[in-house]
Amino acid sequence: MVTKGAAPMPVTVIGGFLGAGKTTLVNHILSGDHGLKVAVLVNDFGAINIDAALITSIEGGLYSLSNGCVCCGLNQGFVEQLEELLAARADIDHIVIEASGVADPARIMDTVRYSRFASRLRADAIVVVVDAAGFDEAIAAAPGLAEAQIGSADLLILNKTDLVGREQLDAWRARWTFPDTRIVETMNALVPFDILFAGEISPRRVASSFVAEPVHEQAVSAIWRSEGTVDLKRLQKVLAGLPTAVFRAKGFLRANDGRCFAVHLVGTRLSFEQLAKALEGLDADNILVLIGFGERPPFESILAQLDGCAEPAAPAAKGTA
Ligand SMILES: Nc1nc2c(ncn2[C@@H]2O[C@H](COP(=O)(O)OP(=O)(O)OP(=O)(O)O)[C@@H](O)[C@H]2O)c(=O)[nH]1
Repeated sequence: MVTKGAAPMPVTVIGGFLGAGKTTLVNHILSGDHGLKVAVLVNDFGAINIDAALITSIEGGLYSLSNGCVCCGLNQGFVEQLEELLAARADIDHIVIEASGVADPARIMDTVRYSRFASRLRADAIVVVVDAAGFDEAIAAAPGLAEAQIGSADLLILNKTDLVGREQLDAWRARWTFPDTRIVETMNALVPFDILFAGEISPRRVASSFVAEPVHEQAVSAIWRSEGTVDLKRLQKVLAGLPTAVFRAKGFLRANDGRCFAVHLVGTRLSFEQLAKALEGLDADNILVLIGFGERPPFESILAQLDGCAEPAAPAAKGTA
């Protein structure tokens, strides 16, 4: 229970387009030395919460919100989750909500500001992560959404600075930012905690001219699952050849050489990140979530191609009696 008279719990909403680095930032927060007990609510798009599985430390508490996007439609489940968190975790200092990559973070913060939470939650900041190398691709994939996301930011994290030059970063800043928006440039979303949590982020004063289009309602997803292992080279080829209508793919694979990987496709950039061991708690050996926009991408044929990369586990040897 929240103690009567206790200060309202600060809430940070982390937004930003698909693949910008939000989960990377959450991992930085959860493994960081900031002296705060942070509870994280993760809202992934699609039926499986891959982001929750990608989060490596759960010291403060991790809560998965995967029943669709919490910024739109009926968000009663989200309200209930906040209520549960407040009731059960009186020892936490800060709540961080990772929005899905197709969400409008401002709408999520609107829920935090509901009158029922007035004495218990405090909207601290909307932090929006930007893929400095992929912002144009994001705009092309879902016109209106990425602009609206940055337009609601109290703090912008211009991430993936390792992939672009100074000139491109300066051009981005000149094109997209508002005079009173604070920007931190990062690699792997390593934003200093004294900026994130020290109450230094002042709310934006100048209203954004970007208006959110309801494009998140046009986002579609498919899930591929298989048991056994996969032929990595073949799978790499399939993912590298996906139509541009599929903007994001993420998941986990077991290769036929025994290695396990987290897989990320963001726009046209594909990466395989080797894991120390296979993840537990997933409902298949190999899982990929594919997210796209617009005309429904040809998911059936993509899933069939992925099936062609699977190498099912050999059946257990039968006795000879
Ligand atoms: N090169 C580079 N890659 C990065 C950086 N930050 C994150 N990534 C990679 O970008 C990919 C997507 O990162 P995530 O943190 O999963 O992105 P996200 O915003 O949570 O993605 P969604 O939840 O799908 O919207 C992963 O492969 C990360 O390792 C960075 O600064 N530089």
